[in-house]
Amino acid sequence: MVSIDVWNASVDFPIFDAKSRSLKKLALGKVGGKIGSEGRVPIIEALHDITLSLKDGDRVGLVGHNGAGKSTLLRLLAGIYEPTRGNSRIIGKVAPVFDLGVGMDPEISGYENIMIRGLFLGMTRKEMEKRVDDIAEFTELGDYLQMPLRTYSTGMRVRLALGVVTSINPEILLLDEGIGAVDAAFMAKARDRLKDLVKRSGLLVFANHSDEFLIEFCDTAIWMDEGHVKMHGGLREVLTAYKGHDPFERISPELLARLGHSSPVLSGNGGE
Ligand SMILES: Nc1ncnc2c1ncn2[C@@H]1O[C@H](COP(=O)(O)OP(=O)(O)OP(=O)(O)O)[C@@H](O)[C@H]1O
Repeated sequence: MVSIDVWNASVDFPIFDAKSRSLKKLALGKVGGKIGSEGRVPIIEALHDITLSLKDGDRVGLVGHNGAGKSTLLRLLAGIYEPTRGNSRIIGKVAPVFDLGVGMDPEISGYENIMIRGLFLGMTRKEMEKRVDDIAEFTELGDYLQMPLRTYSTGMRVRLALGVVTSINPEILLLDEGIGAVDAAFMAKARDRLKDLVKRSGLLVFANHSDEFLIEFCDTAIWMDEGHVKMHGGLREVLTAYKGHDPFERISPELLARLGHSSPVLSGNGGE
């Protein structure tokens, strides 16, 4: 059984090259974690006293303004960052999908990149060999898959990366928002694969600014604010508090059709 537990965890970033005069200006800003400068080295407190318990089957949306701590929290949940204070325990294999391009090598072919990226996300070579034809077909890149990745356009790279990411079998899937940033036509095609990916993941945490994505893939949510968990509960309840209106009242007919009538998020408070 997979799970992630975090107890009173904080993550600080000491900034060794910050100038104190410009820091004052920053402290007046509205975004980002708290900047402390009591010591000799200024510190950005990106996460402050986080306590969370996530388990198998959880589908958690992560929302909050720029600099609220979403990406840092995802990295803490992935075990990439250790808490500066407090503790964390991760049980299960994590597939961190933070940047679609990470783990890609521009000098090797599309086919080779499929393998490398799959290994990076925790798959074995054998597992990837079984999937490579399916991924190749999904990308529609044809003979380009024999060419070095540096010859690809941005959109072509995204197709390749999405093909691989949606083919894995993650125990813990952590998605940062970049995944939504592809052109609408291809996203429509990738959506079904993403949905299947989420279905076979043990635990999902998905940082995203799009209501539609969150409503389709998540049933609970965490609202981050200045490094704190401001609210953790049912998706509808959290999104309504965060946005100041109920996004479930404005669901597009297309999304409604995709969700079907049985979706837990459409009844009550979003699956809680
Ligand atoms: N490597 C780092 N070094 C120093 N400060 C950092 C680092 N990473 C994040 N921060 C700071 O931590 C705070 C939280 O940043 P984080 O990237 O987690 O926010 P976010 O909610 O993901 O923001 P966004 O929606 O803009 O991506 C910010 O104040 C940011 O400046």
